[in-house]
Amino acid sequence: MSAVLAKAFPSNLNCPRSHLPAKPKKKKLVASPQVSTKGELVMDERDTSKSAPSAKVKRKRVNKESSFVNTIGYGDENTGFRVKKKESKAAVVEKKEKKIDEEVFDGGKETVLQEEEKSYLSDTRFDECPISLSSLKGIKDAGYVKMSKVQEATLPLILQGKDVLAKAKTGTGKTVAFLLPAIEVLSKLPSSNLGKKVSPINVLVLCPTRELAIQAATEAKKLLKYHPSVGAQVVIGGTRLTQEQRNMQANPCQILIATPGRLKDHIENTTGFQARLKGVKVLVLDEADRLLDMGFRRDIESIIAALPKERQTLLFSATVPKEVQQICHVAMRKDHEFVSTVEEGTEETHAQVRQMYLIAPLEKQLSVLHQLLTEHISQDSDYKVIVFCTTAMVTALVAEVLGGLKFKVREIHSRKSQAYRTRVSQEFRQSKGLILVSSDVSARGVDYPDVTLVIQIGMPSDREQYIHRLGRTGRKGKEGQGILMLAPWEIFFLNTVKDLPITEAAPCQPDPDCQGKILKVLARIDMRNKERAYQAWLGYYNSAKGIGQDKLRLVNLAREFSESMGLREPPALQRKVLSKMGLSKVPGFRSI
Ligand SMILES: Nc1ncnc2c1ncn2[C@@H]1O[C@H](COP(=O)(O)OP(=O)(O)OP(=O)(O)O)[C@@H](O)[C@H]1O
Repeated sequence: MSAVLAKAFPSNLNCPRSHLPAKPKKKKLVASPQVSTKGELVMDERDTSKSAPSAKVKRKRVNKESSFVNTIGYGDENTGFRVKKKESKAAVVEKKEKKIDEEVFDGGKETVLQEEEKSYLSDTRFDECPISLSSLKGIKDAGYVKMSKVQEATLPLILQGKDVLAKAKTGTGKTVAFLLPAIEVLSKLPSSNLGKKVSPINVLVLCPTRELAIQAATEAKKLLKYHPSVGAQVVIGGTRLTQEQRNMQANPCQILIATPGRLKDHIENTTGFQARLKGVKVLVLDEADRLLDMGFRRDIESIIAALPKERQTLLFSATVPKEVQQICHVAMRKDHEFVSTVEEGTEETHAQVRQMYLIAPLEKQLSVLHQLLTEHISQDSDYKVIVFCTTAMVTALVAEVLGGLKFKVREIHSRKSQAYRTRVSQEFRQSKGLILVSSDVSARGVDYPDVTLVIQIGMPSDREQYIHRLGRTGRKGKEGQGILMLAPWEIFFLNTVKDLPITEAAPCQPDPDCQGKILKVLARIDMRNKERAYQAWLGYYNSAKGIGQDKLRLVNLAREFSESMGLREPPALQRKVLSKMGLSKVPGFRSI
């Protein structure tokens, strides 16, 4: 058995008609039953906690230049497992251990995995790792048996106390990869902190969106199921600050999961909060590249200034551009490890996700979208589609049009209340046969199972956003499809993704009757919604690289957009709005 434990951890109008591939038949595999360790091995939580920080990491290759950690192994002396010595423990302890042992390793439970679902998993089982029994039980209840590759690659480093910058493809289990070792670090802290209601915050996880923060908290709660004295709480915008303050006072909160703006709010306005943050031992930046980009950077810097310097920092994302590697010192120690499970020279997207682009002028995009959706739904009754739009108000408009065309749709974006967003998000997670029209609030991290198609209308803000949005499908090794719909003047965006396997869709004409139906639906939509969409659209493209610089051209493109909503004249905008966008002196925009 010890040998097992020592094993290595290792500009035509195009529309994809015939290219929406039929679903291949799935081959079912039965995962090998868990090895029962009953009577042979006992895991000792105290032993584990002692050995884990010193776990010897055997890295066959950790090449900072190539940024690829190839294989990692645990030595058996560091696993936290030991061979049970005859009569070596008091009977009562033995009985207790045996009971937990039986609960964790009940053996023989059959987990059915689809063949493609194995690709993101490693060969290492969680029960081969130096983690506490309480965590193992939570993992088992969550249904996880084998570690994903990123979990296998990062766990030993994090348990050693290293700062880690990790890159792994979308939907491959990064959340557990940072939460599990963070919980292990926490569970080894002096027990005087545990169980206290107003305890120091020991693990701080920052997420760029509220949905992601809620999701990370749900995952944390699964892993904490058998850690009764440890609590995870969420603080996010759009909810009552006072309610969050009460929650953090009244319940254990050693793990805090937050969006940056709301966390700053608590730092500034919640009594005693700064003192609690002084207990932070592990800081996690989920979607690190997003949190370190200009939109969040200031907030992140001021949050980091409120944390102890002596801490461990973990940065995770599916995309880690060079600039992020250069600026990660803002958060991490110099000797941090960079772990990538995306081999150099391979794509950052999943091979099992078919990617296509199609070019359609703005006035045809809604009818092309109609056609794409109709075709996809006819091919897959279990369809689950996300349609990404450039801004919140454009999202609302597209959702209204699709609803008017009798598609089953939900919308989610920043202009909806948090309660509504949470409800829609939960509904979509559990549904089949539903289309979610979304702004970028769902672009990153959100884990909706079995999304069959992701459509992106209009160019994403950058290459990374394209990859993250596409990553809402093809999760956990499953198949998926992605379609990027661009206007002819957005074609230049394709240059930024030319290394990805994205091919042009086969040409086709949308159903001629459809345009008439769309115009009727558009005619029924409240003018204010069109005005809002127009203003938001203009704001987005005004600051878009490669478009916003040429203001005179922008006037014409904005006119095209307003025509695509069935308007003869572009809506007039408030003078102060135009001035804020730097467009007040540009001829062609109407102001009021
Ligand atoms: N070892 C595992 N075995 C099986 N399922 C797992 C395992 N680890 C995580 N999962 C599940 O895999 C799914 C994807 O995980 P997660 O959302 O953490 O991916 P991610 O890599 O963070 O994706 P993204 O880059 O989009 O944020 C989740 O449903 C999660 O519960």
